[in-house]
Amino acid sequence: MGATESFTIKTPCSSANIGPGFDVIGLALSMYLELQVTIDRARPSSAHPLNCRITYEGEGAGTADISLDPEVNLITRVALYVLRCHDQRGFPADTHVHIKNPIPLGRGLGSSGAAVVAGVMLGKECGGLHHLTPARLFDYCLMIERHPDNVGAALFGGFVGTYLKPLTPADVARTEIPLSEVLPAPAGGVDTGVKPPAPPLGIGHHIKFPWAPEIKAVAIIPEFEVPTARAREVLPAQYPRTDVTFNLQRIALLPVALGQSPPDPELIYLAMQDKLHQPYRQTLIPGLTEIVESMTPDTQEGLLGVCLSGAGPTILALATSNFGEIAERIIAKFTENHIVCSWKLLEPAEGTTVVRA
Ligand SMILES: Nc1ncnc2c1ncn2[C@@H]1O[C@H](COP(=O)(O)OP(=O)(O)O)[C@@H](O)[C@H]1O
Ligand SMILES: N[C@@H](CCOP(=O)(O)O)C(=O)O
Repeated sequence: MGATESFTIKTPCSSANIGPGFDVIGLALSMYLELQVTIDRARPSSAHPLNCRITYEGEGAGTADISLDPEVNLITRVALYVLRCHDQRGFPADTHVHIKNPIPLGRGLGSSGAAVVAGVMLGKECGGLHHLTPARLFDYCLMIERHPDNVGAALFGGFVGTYLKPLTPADVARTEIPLSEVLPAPAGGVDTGVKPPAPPLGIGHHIKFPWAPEIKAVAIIPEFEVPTARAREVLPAQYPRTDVTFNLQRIALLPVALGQSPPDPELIYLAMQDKLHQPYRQTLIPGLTEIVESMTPDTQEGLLGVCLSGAGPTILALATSNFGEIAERIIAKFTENHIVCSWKLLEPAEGTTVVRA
């Protein structure tokens, strides 16, 4: 290998929950966060903090959401977490990470999940940590993004069910370590030398479900953001038993219904209903309940079902045809609430890849 290395990490966006699968189901979709990385290992050090220079193009460029400081930027901060768990304090000299991000921030399309997965992979590649298997990388992701649906889809690709193994009380304590201790807040460039807590082994698991090839995803993306943390705060701590049973009945149907070819619109529409998160998030997303209830396969040809994408505010419509018409009808509902939207036609995507030049 020469002194200069370059590689590209590509991670898909994702839509979590798909109706009833709150914190369980994830679907990787065909819009990709890309990291173009070059490392000049021949240089003894670099002029940049932690040997890392970040450049960025795409969503959120130039805003406070996206820092170019490697200790603050979510992607490089996660990579540093992985490196420091392996006694490497910074990036190899001289690392340049160019981030290309088309995934809108805070819209329910898994931008943070993609950033975490790409960051974990960046740590692995920069540190030469070849022993880290995809399953172990999933553990690292789960120390940072605590719900497994987005990171599971972004890492493994496709339509996935994710679950956490029952942890020992000691491991529960370790996964409940405040995020600030896993990802130390910037210390003004001063390295405290503290080794962060490594994740317990085998926290997260996933299973891939089939996906009928006819089904595509129409994402209707409002121009306002709903931070996922805020959309989780509005959820209750306890639920009526009837609502839990309602979701259990539908989650038993969903993976089968979306895997069957040709798709059965009535079954899919039924399987995408939810009572655990969407009704509560209505307070943050004007018109949500009406949008989800306004169209059925009987009233819109080609439609299979409508749900909130992740924590919102994006709406995901699954369909086999008439994609533009479906998007325009949902956009019209948002317009009634003075909300401007764009839309994209997406397809299931493969998981995170690393391609070396
Ligand atoms: N490519 C990225 N680079 C750096 N930070 C990112 C990137 N993508 C997302 N983030 C961080 O994640 C935040 C959005 O996370 P979140 O509220 O969970 O929304 P989402 O539903 O898009 O995942 C952004 O405000 C930003 O701080
Ligand atoms: N299960 C989570 C999914 C959040 O997804 P995001 O794309 O909005 O980050 C939830 O519903 O809170």
